Amino acid sequence: MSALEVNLDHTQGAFTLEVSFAAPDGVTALFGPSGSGKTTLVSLIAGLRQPRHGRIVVGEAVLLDTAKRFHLPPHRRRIGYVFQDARLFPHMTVRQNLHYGRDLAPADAVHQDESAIIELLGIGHLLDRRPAALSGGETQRVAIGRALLSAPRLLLMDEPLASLDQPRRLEILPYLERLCREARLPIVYVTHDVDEVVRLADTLVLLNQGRVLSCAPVETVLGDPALQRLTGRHEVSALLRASVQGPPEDGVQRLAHPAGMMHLPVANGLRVGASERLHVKARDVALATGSVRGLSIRNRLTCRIVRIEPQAGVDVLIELDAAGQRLASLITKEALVDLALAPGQQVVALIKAMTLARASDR
Ligand SMILES: Nc1ncnc2c1ncn2[C@@H]1O[C@H](COP(=O)(O)OP(=O)(O)OP(=O)(O)O)[C@@H](O)[C@H]1O
Repeated sequence: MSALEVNLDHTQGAFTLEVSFAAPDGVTALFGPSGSGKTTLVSLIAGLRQPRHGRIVVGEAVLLDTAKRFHLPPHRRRIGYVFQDARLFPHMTVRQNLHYGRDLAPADAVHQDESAIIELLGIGHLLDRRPAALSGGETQRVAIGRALLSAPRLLLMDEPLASLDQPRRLEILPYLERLCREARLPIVYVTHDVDEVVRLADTLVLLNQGRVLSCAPVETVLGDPALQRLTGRHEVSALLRASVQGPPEDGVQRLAHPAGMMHLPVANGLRVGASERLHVKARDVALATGSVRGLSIRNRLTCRIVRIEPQAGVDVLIELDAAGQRLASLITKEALVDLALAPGQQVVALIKAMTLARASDR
């Protein structure tokens, strides 16, 4: 059964949104360029705008069905909404802001464990402060806590990191990762950052000019040329699945991939035997035609060239098959000629950088 079903037809000024998708449980990222309709879509789900026609179902609850003239008002939809700017009440302490969320929960809602949410978001030491005395990242964590305490059936997060600088983003991402992993409710997460999609989401809804270009597991959409067109060539990337081998040694975790052993620096060891997803950007993959000696790059996978696709400018995109998994490499046309690469040829992919992505079975 789908956790979220959305069918909407909406016009505002010259912009028309016509979307239809069904997302499974877990985290659904809404991804698309500026002006593609992401905020419009989440505000329609929240009930803050009224579509011309539409139907929205969360789990078994129908929130909107225009064919039956049924519109649940926003305050009865039980949706937690986290905005780009946190919108905390400035005159209330963090604790009072959280309790405001808790008091919105309907009497018959499943009781939310307040201390577990405070612990999850790492905001226990902030409870007596007012929003003016919080950093941007702390403010957003409190806003998420307030939304969770209202016992929502769906959590909507509209670019919660957009107003933060890079260090604050990196500080809050681990909290979001934990939340996305442990939350027992569907989450819709708006972003235009592929890194956030890969770290947080299970399903990706790709939006452009008010239309859904695709709705599929993140792994599938990452290889979709439509995503590449919307993000620009430098964002072409792939997810590799590898299994955790033993405890880390000197802070390096070994992961077995069918095309070769991978080595990943980690702060904490991963569960031995777990299947993890590793995000690899095409620009971080170099190629060699034979065995390589005297090179510091340790992550080397034996691959076969599937396709060579010239890009605008000096680059070519090489699509690779890594023991049945897709990988991409961005190299220069000059390198392509020098190495005399051709489809079907065996090469060694040298992976210069990769990050741990969200694993569906963690
Ligand atoms: N109240 C409104 N009236 C008329 N047009 C609007 C209104 N709000 C938004 N739009 C237009 O609707 C389109 C979609 O806007 P929306 O804010 O949903 O995009 P978005 O994908 O969230 O963009 P961004 O990533 O920049 O936040 C844009 O063309 C915008 O100019």
